[in-house]
Amino acid sequence: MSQYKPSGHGVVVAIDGPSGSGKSSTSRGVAADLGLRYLDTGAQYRALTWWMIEHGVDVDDAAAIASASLWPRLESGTDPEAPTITVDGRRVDAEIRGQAVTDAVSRVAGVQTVRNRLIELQREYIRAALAEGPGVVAEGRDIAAVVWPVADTKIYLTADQAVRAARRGAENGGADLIKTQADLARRDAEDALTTRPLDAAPGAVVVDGTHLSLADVIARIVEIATEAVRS
Ligand SMILES: Nc1ncnc2c1ncn2[C@@H]1O[C@H](COP(=O)(O)OP(=O)(O)O)[C@@H](O)[C@H]1O
Ligand SMILES: Nc1ccn([C@H]2C[C@H](O)[C@@H](COP(=O)(O)OP(=O)(O)O)O2)c(=O)n1
Repeated sequence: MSQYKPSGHGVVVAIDGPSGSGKSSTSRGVAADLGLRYLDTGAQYRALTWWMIEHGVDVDDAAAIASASLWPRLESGTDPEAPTITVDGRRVDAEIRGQAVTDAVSRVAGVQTVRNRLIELQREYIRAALAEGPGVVAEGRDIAAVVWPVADTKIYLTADQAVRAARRGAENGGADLIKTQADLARRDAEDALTTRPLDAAPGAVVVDGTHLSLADVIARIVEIATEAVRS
């Protein structure tokens, strides 16, 4: 059966992969090159987690997380040159990258009520991008498998864990490499309880960026996405 494609339908590029594989930087580059919007779904999970910590919600209590998750209003700015994330009107782009959020986010993302809410929000952003323009690059862990299984292009972006840790460490001003790697391994394992960050979704093209520069990864995905809309 062929996919349903309304006329004038834009494109959705789904980029999934584990922490530190290069999803955000690659997705922004691909979106900028192709003139698409950019949706960072990890930033939404992080923003919800930040709000919970800020409001004293026990992030080890799944029931408390589930009920609190219904309150905050999240907004993602989808310009690939300057993406933003806002909770109840407050910009939290820097706050969501802090250690407290990084430590707790997998547990918050593991609560089904949270996922139901954010998956629906992500679909609204994708629908809006399709209605208003040529489409969107959406990145996360479950875009191709769950959020938008009819994406025109599905990429599974990965890199060796040691390389991911080294890149993450460099980003954090040369943070302790052993700790960064342990942190990454823990999050890979915790995320795997909820999504499948270490496996490609059915139909996804695997791009291994271990030995590729960022520019080369972007060029490869632009090529795959361009080919997909031609065929
Ligand atoms: N192919 C690459 N080569 C070198 N550095 C990269 C590459 N891809 C990403 N990076 C760097 O690795 C770090 C993590 O990338 P990021 O896009 O934040 O990953 P993710 O969104 O998957 O967690 C960033 O500092 C980014 O600039
Ligand atoms: N679609 C998504 C995106 C992120 N998550 C979860 C899993 C991750 O640990 C957190 C944060 O995601 P994020 O992409 O910001 O993580 P990294 O920057 O790659 O470390 O959210 C998810 O469960 N589903």
